[in-house]
Amino acid sequence: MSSDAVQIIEPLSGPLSGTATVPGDKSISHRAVLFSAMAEGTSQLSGVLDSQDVRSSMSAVAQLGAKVNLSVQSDGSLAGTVEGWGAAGPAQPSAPIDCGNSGTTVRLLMGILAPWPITVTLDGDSSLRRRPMRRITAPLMKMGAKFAPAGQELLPITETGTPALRAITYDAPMASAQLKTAVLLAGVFAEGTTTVNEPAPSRNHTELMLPEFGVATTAATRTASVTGPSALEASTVHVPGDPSSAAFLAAAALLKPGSSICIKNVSLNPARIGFLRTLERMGANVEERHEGQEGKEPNGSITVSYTPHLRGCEIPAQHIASLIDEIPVLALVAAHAHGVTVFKEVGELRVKETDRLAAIIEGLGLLGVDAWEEGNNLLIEGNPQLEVPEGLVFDSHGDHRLAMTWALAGLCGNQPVGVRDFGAVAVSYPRFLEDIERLER
Ligand SMILES: O=C(O)C1=C[C@@H](OP(=O)(O)O)[C@@H](O)[C@H](O)C1
Ligand SMILES: C=C(OP(=O)(O)O)C(=O)O
Repeated sequence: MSSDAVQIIEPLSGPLSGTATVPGDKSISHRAVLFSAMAEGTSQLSGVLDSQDVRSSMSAVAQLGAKVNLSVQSDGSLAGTVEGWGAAGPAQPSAPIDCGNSGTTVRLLMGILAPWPITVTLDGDSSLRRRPMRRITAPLMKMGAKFAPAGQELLPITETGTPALRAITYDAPMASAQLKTAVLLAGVFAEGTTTVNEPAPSRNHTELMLPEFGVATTAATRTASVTGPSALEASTVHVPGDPSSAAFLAAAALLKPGSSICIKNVSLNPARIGFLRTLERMGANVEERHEGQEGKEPNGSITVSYTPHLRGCEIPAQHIASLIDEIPVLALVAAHAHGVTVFKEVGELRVKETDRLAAIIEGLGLLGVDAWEEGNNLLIEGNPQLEVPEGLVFDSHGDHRLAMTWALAGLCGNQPVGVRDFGAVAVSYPRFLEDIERLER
């Protein structure tokens, strides 16, 4: 996933204005594809994100016997049908499944495979091979699934499922929707009620979407349950726009003088828009308008205008999961604010596509901004007069969110910047640059 190519990003020639849409939500797209593959019958999907990560989920389920018939639409989204394996279960694949760069794909698959008597080797790219998997295999082993080598943290890992899964109540050690989802998806096929309790609320797309596929879930703050044995039936899903992608457009409008934009058709699921709450607390001109629902997912629009006087704030540990993927771009915004911003308990950043905690500190350091860690907290001392030094080259470390964050430093700043391996944006937002440039006045 990484290359040495450096892309030069030129400053925007004028402010951003007008309306934008962002591609489909990545988390919801993964779930739409994976749940359809598990279901009996043919599901209809639209608005699905066309990106490398979602393609990893699509090819994984195709290898397991689902019939994926999604094609690119005029707006760049994917739409079409997925015929699931349903009661027949996934087919024994003849080769290892390569989950590419996608943590969501491999971790959700571990739960999906747990109830079936097949043996599957799961693997990924060099980044995914560094990410922890025991957080998923540990609860699934309690349910009866087997992993080889037993207790291994890193991919490749070989899983053998069992139809005799046991329901469990699991107190998750971290707020992770991937962990919660893996356990709940296995729990659909276990006898009895499977419950996941979390230390802080994580995104709840699984709890919202499973009932659309005919599986009842119960959920409250920091807990979700499913009662098995049950089964998924085909459904229809339209995926709303990705708030994590919208966060980059919003940050661009906030930082580029004179800008004012409206981003339409975005998921406004409260578990995903912690970045809006944080921007409000920084004094940013942001407004959200709820306009309806896609399935059980609330959606609407976000309006953002340039804000010259941002101030630092503290983001408590309980809210971190609601903005976990937006911390790199929020850190860049905080670098332009007056005062110190503190992100509390962000140790999870160390185990994303790269060590995002170290990479944020490294990139802000290049900009001359003081950023440091204290325990698992990230602190940033902003500078409202921030100027981009000449000749900067940032390293994305092959991480899409970092590639977009450092590109914004160049787009909204006074100097061009280089971004090494900018191509990583294809993981979640292939048309990022075009979408920003389309808003240029
Ligand atoms: O469930 C999901 O779709 C995701 C959950 C989060 O990861 P964790 O479960 O590791 O917190 C997030 O960072 C990731 O981008 C997508
Ligand atoms: C962490 C991310 O994704 P994943 O865990 O699916 O690789 C992300 O998209 O920022």
